[in-house]
Amino acid sequence: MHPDALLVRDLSVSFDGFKAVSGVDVSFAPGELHFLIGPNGAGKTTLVDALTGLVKGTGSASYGGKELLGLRSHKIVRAGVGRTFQTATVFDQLTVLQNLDIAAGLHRPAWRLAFARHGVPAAVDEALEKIGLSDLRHKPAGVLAHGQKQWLEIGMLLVQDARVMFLDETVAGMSADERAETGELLRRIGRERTIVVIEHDMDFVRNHADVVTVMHAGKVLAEGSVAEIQANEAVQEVYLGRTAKGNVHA
Ligand SMILES: Nc1ncnc2c1ncn2[C@@H]1O[C@H](COP(=O)(O)OP(=O)(O)OP(=O)(O)O)[C@@H](O)[C@H]1O
Repeated sequence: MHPDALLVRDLSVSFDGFKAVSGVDVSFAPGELHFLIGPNGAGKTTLVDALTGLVKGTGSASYGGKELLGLRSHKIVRAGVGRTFQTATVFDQLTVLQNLDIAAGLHRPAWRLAFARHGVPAAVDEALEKIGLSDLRHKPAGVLAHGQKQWLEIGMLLVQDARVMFLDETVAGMSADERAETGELLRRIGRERTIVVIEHDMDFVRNHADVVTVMHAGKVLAEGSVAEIQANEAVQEVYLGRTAKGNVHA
């Protein structure tokens, strides 16, 4: 087991008695692209919600010697665990740079935010470079293409120094070129970070996953490489009944 892994043990989340996540054991380690797949309603987002403090979970989730369950979401961000959402949450009226600066400010004491700073923090510059938006830094985020907005969100996690990033359907709605660029971006930033991607696009999973965890009905159904998951009969059964196209057999 990687010493810097996020270890999830026996995690459950209930909504009025309905178990959306049920006894999940999973580990997310740095240096590999880990994909979370499963049919609609499998519990993927709820799992991530619990790990990022948006819903209450039972069990445990330890990272860097800290128990994440029970922490408020801003404390989880400070512990180095961040996420994106299915719909981009950038401020459209603010520039790319301002969006990154605000995200960077989450780690800055409030009194320092009150003072005008000179220059752009190195972390912001680096993030702009990594996400390929350096030339668009002064454009309002609202004019960015869909893919670029998602990259900006990833940049916001970079400047927060998120060591663990949960990305929710990042490539949904992206063009083929944007998908390929996103794959490369994740590969680059994932070398020393833990990247977990919730994804329905099986081509993207096949092209980029090192590890795949398949969820179904709130539980982990299978875990392994893409080849192992494709060969898994339980996985085939779950997907065969659901999607005729774009599934793990395609
Ligand atoms: N706040 C909530 N209150 C009640 N039920 C919820 C709530 N959030 C999620 N659920 C239910 O929990 C189950 C898991 O939902 P979740 O969104 O985690 O699945 P998912 O695997 O992320 O699905 P998708 O791929 O469609 O996003 C679903 O049955 C959903 O209806």
